[in-house]
Amino acid sequence: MRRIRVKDEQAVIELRDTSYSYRGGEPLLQGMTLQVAPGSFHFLTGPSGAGKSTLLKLMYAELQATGGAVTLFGQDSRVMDRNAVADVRTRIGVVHQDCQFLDHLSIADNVALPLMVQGKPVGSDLHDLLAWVGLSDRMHAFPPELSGGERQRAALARAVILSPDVILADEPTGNIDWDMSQRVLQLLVELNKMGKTVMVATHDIALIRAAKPQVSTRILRISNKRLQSAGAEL
Ligand SMILES: Nc1ncnc2c1ncn2[C@@H]1O[C@H](COP(=O)(O)OP(=O)(O)OP(=O)(O)O)[C@@H](O)[C@H]1O
Repeated sequence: MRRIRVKDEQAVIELRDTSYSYRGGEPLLQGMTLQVAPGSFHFLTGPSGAGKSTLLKLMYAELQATGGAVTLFGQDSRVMDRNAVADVRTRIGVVHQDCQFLDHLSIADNVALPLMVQGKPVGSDLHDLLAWVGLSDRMHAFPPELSGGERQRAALARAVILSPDVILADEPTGNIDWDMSQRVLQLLVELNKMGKTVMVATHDIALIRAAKPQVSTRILRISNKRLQSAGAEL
């Protein structure tokens, strides 16, 4: 499959005057213009229902903009064929808000699933990855047996198993305690220091503040259907 390379400094994700309305609904996001540079670390924040998850879905071509354009790795998502969407999905790892595990598969199999779907061998990398997120001793457990923090770390491992360039994480610290939130943040910071582009949607202002000494971040705030700010300050 032909992979389109991003030129140095070209945005990995770009929105140009992008809008989105759910079918039959009022416009939810309007006139959003944004460039996500390779290797950057973004927080996406805003009130519940503002459209954070929706914006992330536009960023991995789960949804198509109803106005304006979304460009992923230099390709306009409106004209991407199935192969191009599949390629983009291997380059963007997603941590879903509800983790989306298959409960009848072990944690090891859930984490390895993207490899299996791609027909790639499951090698020692899986063990290394589970060790990295601190779940070596839980790999044979099933999703309902995991704590919230363990689930979030397993979801992060699954998101990065294909070595994506970009990680989009939707409330990766929702419903977990502060110490575990710090551990998840640390993993995201480590990924960013490895050169990955990271985008985290969160309500958790304390988490954003905790990240500040560790990594250079850009904060995107959505309210009233628009990006109200894009900067370093809250
Ligand atoms: N599939 C859908 N069909 C119709 N409306 C939807 C759909 N998904 C989300 N919405 C609505 O769009 C709005 C934005 O939802 P979204 O999940 O993007 O917000 P959010 O900022 O991520 O919220 P939260 O912080 O509570 O997770 C909400 O009013 C939601 O009810």
